[in-house]
Amino acid sequence: MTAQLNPCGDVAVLVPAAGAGIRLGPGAPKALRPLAGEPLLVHAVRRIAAAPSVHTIVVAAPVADVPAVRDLLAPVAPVTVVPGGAQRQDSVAAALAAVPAGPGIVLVHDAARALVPAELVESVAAAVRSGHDAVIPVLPVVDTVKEVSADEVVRGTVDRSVLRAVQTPQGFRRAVLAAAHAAAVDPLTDDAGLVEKQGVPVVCVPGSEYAMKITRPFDLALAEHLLTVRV
Ligand SMILES: Nc1ccn([C@@H]2O[C@H](COP(=O)(O)OP(=O)(O)OP(=O)(O)O)[C@@H](O)[C@H]2O)c(=O)n1
Ligand SMILES: C[C@](O)(CO)[C@H](O)COP(=O)(O)O
Repeated sequence: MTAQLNPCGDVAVLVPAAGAGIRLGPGAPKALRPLAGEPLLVHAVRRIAAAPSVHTIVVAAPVADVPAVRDLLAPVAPVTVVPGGAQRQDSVAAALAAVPAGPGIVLVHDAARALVPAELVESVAAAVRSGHDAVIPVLPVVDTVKEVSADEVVRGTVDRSVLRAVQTPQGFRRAVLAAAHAAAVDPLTDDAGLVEKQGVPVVCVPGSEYAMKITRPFDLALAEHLLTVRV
């Protein structure tokens, strides 16, 4: 069944999904690889579409797969699909350009974070709505972190109490994200990083372990397991 988006919602979600998935190993583009029988992208879009504030979803797909991705997502939710670019930043910029007039809040969410809870989409959007220009979901760093030299000799132990592991969806006031992308020079894989370069404060909210990024084969196996123990 196709989820209906909210025509009164104030949130557009951009889903960069045009990456190759090199670290996952050989195969189809990562967003199209199966997780419990459905492509990662289908899981991600279904969860985003379940968030009540979402007005628009724009997916940046691998260029060769744009027609197939449109067909794939048509039964899931009303989604605009655009060709992605060579870098994640290019894919986000292409998706941003396709957002219609209306939504004042833009979230950027990796297709690779396929198990994102709809509640996290809402909590990031709510933090932007409350007045923050830029909001990122984060988790504490659980491992001891060492700084090392090029030859892997430890230089020191980093104070992890001031470190955070950053997830998506990252949320922005629309004009702030547009300005950051317009000013971008060097490619970054993190939209908040572009906004930081503009001197805009970026605020952290609690992330979710379910918003883990499926990067390596272990992550895919973990996500498969999570789907067997949690709907
Ligand atoms: N040119 C690119 C590169 C990445 N992405 C997307 O950005 C998200 C985060 O990227 P990552 O998980 O690092 O994916 P890949 O770039 O595909 O991974 P790898 O570096 O292992 O190839 C993913 O949903 C990916 O599809 C994108 O839309 N366009
Ligand atoms: C945006 C991001 O998911 C934040 O953690 C991340 O920067 C993108 O992935 P990559 O592994 O850095 O390409």
